[in-house]
Amino acid sequence: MSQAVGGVAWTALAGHYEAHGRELKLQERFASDAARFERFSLQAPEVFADLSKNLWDEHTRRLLLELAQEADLPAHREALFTGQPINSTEGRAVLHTALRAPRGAAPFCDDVHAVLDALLAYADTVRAEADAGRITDVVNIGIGGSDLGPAMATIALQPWQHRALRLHFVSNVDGHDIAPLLARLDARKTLFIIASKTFTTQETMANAQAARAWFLAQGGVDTARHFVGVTTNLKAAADFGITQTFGFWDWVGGRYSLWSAIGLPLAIAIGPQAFREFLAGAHAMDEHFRHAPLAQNLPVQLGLLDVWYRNFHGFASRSVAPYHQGLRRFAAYLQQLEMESNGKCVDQGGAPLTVATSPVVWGEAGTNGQHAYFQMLHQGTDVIPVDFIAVKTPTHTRYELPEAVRTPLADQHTKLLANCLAQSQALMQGKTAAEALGEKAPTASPDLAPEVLARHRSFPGNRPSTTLLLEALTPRALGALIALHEHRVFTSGVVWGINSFDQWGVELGKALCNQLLPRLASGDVTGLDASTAGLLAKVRA
Ligand SMILES: O=P(O)(O)OC[C@H]1O[C@](O)(CO)[C@@H](O)[C@@H]1O
Repeated sequence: MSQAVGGVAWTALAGHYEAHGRELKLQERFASDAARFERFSLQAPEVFADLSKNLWDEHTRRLLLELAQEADLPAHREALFTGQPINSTEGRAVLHTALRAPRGAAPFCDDVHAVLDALLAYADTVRAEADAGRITDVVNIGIGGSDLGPAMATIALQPWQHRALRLHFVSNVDGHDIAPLLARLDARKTLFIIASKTFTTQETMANAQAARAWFLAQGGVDTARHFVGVTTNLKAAADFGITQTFGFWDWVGGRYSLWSAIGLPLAIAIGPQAFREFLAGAHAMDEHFRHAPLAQNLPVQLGLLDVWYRNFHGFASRSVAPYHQGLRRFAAYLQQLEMESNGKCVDQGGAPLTVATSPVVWGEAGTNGQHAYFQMLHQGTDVIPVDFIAVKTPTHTRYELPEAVRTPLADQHTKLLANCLAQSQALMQGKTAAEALGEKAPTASPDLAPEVLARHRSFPGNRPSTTLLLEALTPRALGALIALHEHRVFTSGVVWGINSFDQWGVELGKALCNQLLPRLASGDVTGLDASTAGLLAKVRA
């Protein structure tokens, strides 16, 4: 168990929570402290954070910082950056930070930059083919970290995307994913990227075989030009018949691999220069995480707040609400990053944990979420901290659109920002029944007592949120935003004393699936539990 769990600071935090934390009233704190916003906001590279609408005070923050020291966070952080084998169950270093470090600045940088240079030169070739009208569609076939990161980032940076290229991401073993796509592609103008760290993943291999069968059936000839592999398993890629392959290393975890050759679809979409900017943004956040004092360190503060909410307030989930349509896949990406990393129930030494770990992370782009589940955030019985992500300047100005639409689009951005600020304000402020009673209800039923209606129209308030503000969603800012979250997850993982870099929890289902596959063909249910046997018989009937 981490020395921090149950240690001096942990015990002090538990006492502090009972005495002050549970009852902390945000509005009272703002009323009594004119400097609360300044005191609890931080500027990190590319990301400004308003942490003032969180259920904490200076005392909480001081104790949380002590907790980080007790957990030996600075030493663990150094072990991460210097390539110590901190993924103990797999005996591996964890060096995604080296993938975005300048030449000469991190372990393995010669290998990293050799692959990066080759990858970006290849991306340029594909872009030139697109300019010439010879390639129109790029299909990335991968799943988990070989899909979520590149897909999320490619969508986020769409304003930077090559205008003659369409990017597609196929992940699910369900043929409903790839079939409609294949039905509208032209084999002569399509490039398939087969992305898999292991090159053994069932879903990816099945989709890769389907893509190759379709390509050949369409009369495709030059397989070498139309299929490229990205993997650490060069031999398996060669056995599949792929001649052009970009490699990476076992010290790159799947969910941290976007910065490696797994970023190829993004590099093709936005081009080498923007991809280097993306890496530079992440590196700037790495430097901040590595060198800023803990008290001014944004990933550290966010990770500690996560511990405060999960273990002391007992909040089981956190919602993320990016007010940018380009970040509509950000929550899905974070789910793998955080829940695959920190969804663990034993510590580094294998001892059962006595405290809760990863919260459920979920969300949608604003304002869409407001018209779906925000009702529950405002009036539901559970308190769910929300991370708002706001972007000051829109980048849809990069599209060639008539002048007549520019003003309305600029107005829409103002509306977007107003919505974002209003939601965190509403969550904090709430509304008492007395306040609701004083208002004229728009759809008041004549049969309902005004006091009853007022109770329905009141809001508990005092619901915590963080707002992260970017100047614009540029490649650089996106790189910094993602790295911020990687280090935040690392921080809470260190406090809990867990291995944030393995994922044994996905193995059992995979193994049982492999055992069931032949039974689905044969119908043999011998030795199966009654439920699985019954379902198997039903799906075969
Ligand atoms: O890149 P690969 O080896 O195909 O793995 C895909 C994903 O599968 C997992 O191993 C488990 O879901 C992830 O960690 C990984 O990102």
